[in-house]
Amino acid sequence: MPYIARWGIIATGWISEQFFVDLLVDPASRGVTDIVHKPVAVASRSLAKATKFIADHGKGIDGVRAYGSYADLVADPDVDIVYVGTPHSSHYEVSLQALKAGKHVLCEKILTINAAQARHLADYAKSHDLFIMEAVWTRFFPLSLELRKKLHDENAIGAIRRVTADVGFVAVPDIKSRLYDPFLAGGALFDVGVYPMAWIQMICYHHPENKKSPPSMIKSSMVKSRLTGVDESTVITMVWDELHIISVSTCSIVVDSPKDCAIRVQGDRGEVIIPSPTYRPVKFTIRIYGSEGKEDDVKTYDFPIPGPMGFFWEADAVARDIRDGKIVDDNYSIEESVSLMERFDQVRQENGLKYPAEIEFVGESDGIA
Ligand SMILES: NC(=O)C1=CN([C@@H]2O[C@H](COP(=O)(O)OP(=O)(O)OC[C@H]3O[C@@H](n4cnc5c(N)ncnc54)[C@H](OP(=O)(O)O)[C@@H]3O)[C@@H](O)[C@H]2O)C=CC1
Ligand SMILES: O=C1OC[C@@H](O)[C@H](O)[C@H]1O
Repeated sequence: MPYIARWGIIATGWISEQFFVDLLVDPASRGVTDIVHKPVAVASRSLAKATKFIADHGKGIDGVRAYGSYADLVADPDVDIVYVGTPHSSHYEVSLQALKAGKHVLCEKILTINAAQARHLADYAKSHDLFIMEAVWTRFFPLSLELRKKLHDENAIGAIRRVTADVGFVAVPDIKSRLYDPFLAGGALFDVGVYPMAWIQMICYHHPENKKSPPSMIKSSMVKSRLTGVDESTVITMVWDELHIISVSTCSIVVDSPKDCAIRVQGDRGEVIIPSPTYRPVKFTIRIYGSEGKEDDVKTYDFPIPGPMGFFWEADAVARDIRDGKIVDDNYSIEESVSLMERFDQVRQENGLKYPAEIEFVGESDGIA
């Protein structure tokens, strides 16, 4: 019998819609038979919004309960896992609220505003035997797993020497949008900076020869919005001493990623090119450099996504972890999220990017009603 993962969805914005719809995709369509996802509840700060969300997206499924408060959803005994789809500014409070109610948590990126908040969530979850993970979906794509195999196990391009990874899009500068509002922890680094960083982590940090060593050097630069002071573009350079690799991560909410090459991994025998979107790629190309007058050998690997978006792969991983009694995911541990938050703290400090004190706080809170 497949394991049934019972999800409660917090917030009714764009990402919650995408995630919810992906949960409803028949797992067999991606070759999964050991897991079934069952959304059992949706919460909004407004009952009318939660009810409409279920009516709009839950056609054909019965018994999904609508709640007009996040507190009511986390109190629902039928919910096993809470998915947090609120803006960055409330990830800490809402995730803590769910953990305190005894629920496992999958929280959207970016996990928290600072490392102290992330540490608190990680420690609370661990001491209460609860699962928590930051929802960086790209890490769970079959494409990502296959690329890691090719680079790490098959040494496909030889010794890796440089990784450059970019993500960018043009957002409308609007003080009220979550991308620009400092009170919602807007800015490029927190909205999309996790993606190039995820590629660099997958390729460098998780390289078997790196032995999970942190980068030996991190330097960063930012250009901030003249409108609200959040970062519009951020560049982070890192050196991975164990591997002798330099990596450059770039992110922006004012310019697009290069379409044909958002991520480039260069080795001493060849290179890998991954076209955008950085967060949802569907193919990569491996070019092996020709030697002694021979032409390069170029091969493209396609990974079509069998469904609307592809959030289901991370959901499958979470469901399996919970089924198996694991509180930390092997592919993306909460400790790795905490260490990335430490890195982002450093980057923000280097560049003087501060968020309002009310969202940087760490400590007890009653959560969000
Ligand atoms: N993995 C991915 O590919 C993506 C991830 N994201 C992440 O998802 C999260 C939400 O983004 P997105 O769905 O685009 O945002 P939206 O603005 O579309 O939705 C956010 C929802 O959060 C709830 N909410 C709670 N507090 C607030 C508040 N103070 N202001 C506004 N909304 C609030 C609202 O739901 P309600 O009124 O029902 O309570 C709102 O609809 C972010 O962390 C973002 O980084 C976003 C896009 C893609
Ligand atoms: O995670 C994301 O990926 C896609 C972007 O458009 C969005 O703003 C971001 O939150």
